[in-house]
Amino acid sequence: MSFFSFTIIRSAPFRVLFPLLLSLPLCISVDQFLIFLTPYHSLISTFPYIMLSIVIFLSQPFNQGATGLVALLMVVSFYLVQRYVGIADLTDIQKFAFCLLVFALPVNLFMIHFLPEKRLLSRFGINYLLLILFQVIWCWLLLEQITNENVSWLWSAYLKPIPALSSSPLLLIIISIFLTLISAFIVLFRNANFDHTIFINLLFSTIALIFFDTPQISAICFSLAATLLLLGIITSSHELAFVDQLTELQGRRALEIEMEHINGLYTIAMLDVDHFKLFNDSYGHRTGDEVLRLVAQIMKQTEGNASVFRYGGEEFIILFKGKNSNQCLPYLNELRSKIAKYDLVIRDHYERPILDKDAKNCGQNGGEHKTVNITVSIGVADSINNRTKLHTLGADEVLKAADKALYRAKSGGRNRVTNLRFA
Ligand SMILES: Nc1nc2c(ncn2[C@@H]2O[C@H](COP(=O)(O)OP(=O)(O)OP(=O)(O)O)[C@@H](O)[C@H]2O)c(=O)[nH]1
Repeated sequence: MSFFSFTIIRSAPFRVLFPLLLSLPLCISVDQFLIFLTPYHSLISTFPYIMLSIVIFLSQPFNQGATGLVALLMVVSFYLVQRYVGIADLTDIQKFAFCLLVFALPVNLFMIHFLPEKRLLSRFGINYLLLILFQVIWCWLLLEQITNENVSWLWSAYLKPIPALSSSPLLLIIISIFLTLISAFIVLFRNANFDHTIFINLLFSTIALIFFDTPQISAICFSLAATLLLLGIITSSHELAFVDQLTELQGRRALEIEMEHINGLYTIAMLDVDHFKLFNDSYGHRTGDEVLRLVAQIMKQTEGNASVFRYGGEEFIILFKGKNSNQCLPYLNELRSKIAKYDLVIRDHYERPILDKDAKNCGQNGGEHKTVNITVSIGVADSINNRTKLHTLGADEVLKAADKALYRAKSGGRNRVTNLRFA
């Protein structure tokens, strides 16, 4: 999968639109779905258990606790639906149990957005699970106590369905849709990995609620949600392995893979922020991080079909395929000068993050906004062997040559691009 398509998959609009588009054919032609799936009846009823169990199992080693919590909630809900309320001719008590479940599921799913600690086996994860257990026991005790007569009044008072729309109570549908919409906004504005898993499950449980009368609908919706959860775990793990979390550039692992397969004519440029240690010491590590993010943003705009990687620390790599180093120099000089010209506003003491203790230049009395400029040095080398004039150098040699060129750029005074042809 190319980095471009991966960036799209991680984007907030995609994370909202894709599940919506997937759910659309289901909503429009639910009957066709059923006809198609009838032969697979028993598989469909067990599929959510299989998929959700895999998700729960993978969530801990893959450090995706929130997804694990979501999957756990979904598996319990699916069991309850299948076991107690997914049957025809419900009694009033069963209808009441159904209402408790379809109220509790979206509310509990939604709460995960705001859990401060998202690991499954953490204090918050365990407290959350205890809360779910408490709700299950409370509901069970309640259901043991009440009789059909106790709850029959609820249908006409609060839990009236609108038959033309759905057999489920309108109030519960509204709550579920409302929480799903807010969840979509949270994905759009925050887009943390766990946010979209919550959104997906809210969306599909809402669809199951709306079409609850349709046979197998909960199995279909829970299957789709579980499949997307699993895909979510896989893409998040891919992201952790290949994307640098600070700059959101491709990371060193992605570069190594690229280097393993690269051949022919190409140019590697190694970029290093000048006097970055001094910058960190003067303005703090957090401000240093902001600078790295900024440099990454500007690097992403490099022309010439460049691929940009964070190599480590304040070093970056720019790869130009199909070009020799002379052809890349204009793009690299433009990049260097763009970074040098960028006026970086250093925020004053009160706006700066509290943790930024290591900064020496924080004004004790609030200080003023200060504008600084940073520069970068760039070493360039290509895969052309100077002796044979053929592009036969291996990636390791070109990387070493770019490193050597960078060293020369630094010792030559910094804020410059130095081209080195391997000899
Ligand atoms: N803020 C921040 N600093 C980092 C990060 N990674 C590495 N650094 C810092 O980058 C600095 C690199 O310093 P040096 O390698 O000594 O080089 P320099 O100060 O940039 O000097 P020259 O390269 O010679 O111009 C060190 O202080 C590291 O702590 C990071 O992710 N964030």
